[in-house]
Amino acid sequence: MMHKDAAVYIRNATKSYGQRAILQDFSMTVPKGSIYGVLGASGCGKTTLLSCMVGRKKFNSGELWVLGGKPGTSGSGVPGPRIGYMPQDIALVGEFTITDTIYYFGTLANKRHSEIGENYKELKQLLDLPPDNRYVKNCSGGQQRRISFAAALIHKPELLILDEPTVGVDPLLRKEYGSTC
Ligand SMILES: Nc1ncnc2c1ncn2[C@@H]1O[C@H](COP(=O)(O)OP(=O)(O)OP(=O)(O)O)[C@@H](O)[C@H]1O
Repeated sequence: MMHKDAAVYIRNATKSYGQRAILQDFSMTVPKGSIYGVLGASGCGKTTLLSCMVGRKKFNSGELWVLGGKPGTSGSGVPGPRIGYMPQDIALVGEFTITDTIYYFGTLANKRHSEIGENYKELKQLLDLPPDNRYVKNCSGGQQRRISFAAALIHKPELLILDEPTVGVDPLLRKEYGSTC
């Protein structure tokens, strides 16, 4: 598969923190329309890899293409609305209600109010979110993770990247995630 056609295309990537090599000669291809899981021991570099894909970090060397562009370059759309990213650590504002949160992320992704409303309605049901006007800080850990998941999905991104999405989520919803993402 050509680098421009893949959702993610990585060739011979290396990444170090100081002297410490995390990724060495790492290659992978994720075709569009597919579901791809990254498994590995704690600390092996999964989050580092995903951070590079979304343009938060950079490989030291190697080739990286995401949705046909190079993350961080103008016109690539990455980081930006083409991607939905759910970080490992919840990054929500406690003083926002769930509705505030969803509209905040939807607006950041340039979506119209009406479209955010429609998508929110679907996600509320799918993810069994708590009542709209509850503050994020008053939601449980698992509920916050589901809100975070909804925030990553609200703009219907072309590529969805989830870092440990099932932590703190009950087994039933884990199954739902598996069948929907
Ligand atoms: N900014 C940083 N500076 C130095 N070392 C780092 C930095 N970020 C991560 N590391 C180290 O790099 C290694 C890979 O970290 P990373 O978070 O990518 O692993 P992971 O596979 O996602 O782990 P886990 O499954 O435990 O979340 C770890 O040993 C971590 O301590």
